[in-house]
Amino acid sequence: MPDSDSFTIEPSSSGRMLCGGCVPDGVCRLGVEPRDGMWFDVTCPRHWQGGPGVAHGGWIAAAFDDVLNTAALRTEPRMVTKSLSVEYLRPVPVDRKLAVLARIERHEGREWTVSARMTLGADTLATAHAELRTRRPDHYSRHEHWLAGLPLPTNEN
Ligand SMILES: CCCCCCCCCCCCCCCC(=O)SCCNC(=O)CCNC(=O)[C@H](O)C(C)(C)COP(=O)(O)OP(=O)(O)OC[C@H]1O[C@@H](n2cnc3c(N)ncnc32)[C@H](O)[C@@H]1OP(=O)(O)O
Repeated sequence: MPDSDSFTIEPSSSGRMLCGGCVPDGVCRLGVEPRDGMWFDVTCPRHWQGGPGVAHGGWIAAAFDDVLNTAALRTEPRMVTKSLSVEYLRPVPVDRKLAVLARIERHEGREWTVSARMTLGADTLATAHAELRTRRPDHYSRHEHWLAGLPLPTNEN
């Protein structure tokens, strides 16, 4: 069985660094593309529409999660999100290229505080703040051990 804790983000066949679910497609299915420095281009695919022509709030949170971790991954190859808060300031249009600027507010040991702003032109559509952690070396094996110790599901639950 492969060692889950040896997992690292590797370039896909397209050369783009992607998380596991997107590797087979070779593109980020959330529509996040790193630009220069801490800038990212993000476009909400229409299938993430939550209302007519506007993004589902879950997509906005997921895009921020991806951007904030990618920003920290430039320094540290193993990250997880501990908390994420989003302020939804204006509806976010689908199929429009938006800009996101990330910022590392604080990094001490395993602890990271990060923030980001999503804009269209001069307008801020949403902001995010997150606490990230450098993943402990046994993060995934601890998870598997805990899961293996749970009772098997029955037809009643
Ligand atoms: C140039 C480069 C470009 C790169 C281009 C990349 C492109 C591609 C980018 C894609 C980027 C997407 C990135 C998404 C990133 C997420 O979204 S990660 C998924 C969401 N987050 C999670 O699943 C984390 C779940 N939470 C946790 O595992 C834990 O709460 C935390 C966050 C690790 C806790 O951290 P902590 O506060 O430092 O506390 P810690 O002392 O580690 O643990 C506290 C307690 O939590 C529990 N715990 C912690 N860890 C575990 C564990 N693994 N198993 C079980 N229990 C645990 C334990 O009860 C522990 O208490 P003890 O029993 O040890 O006393």
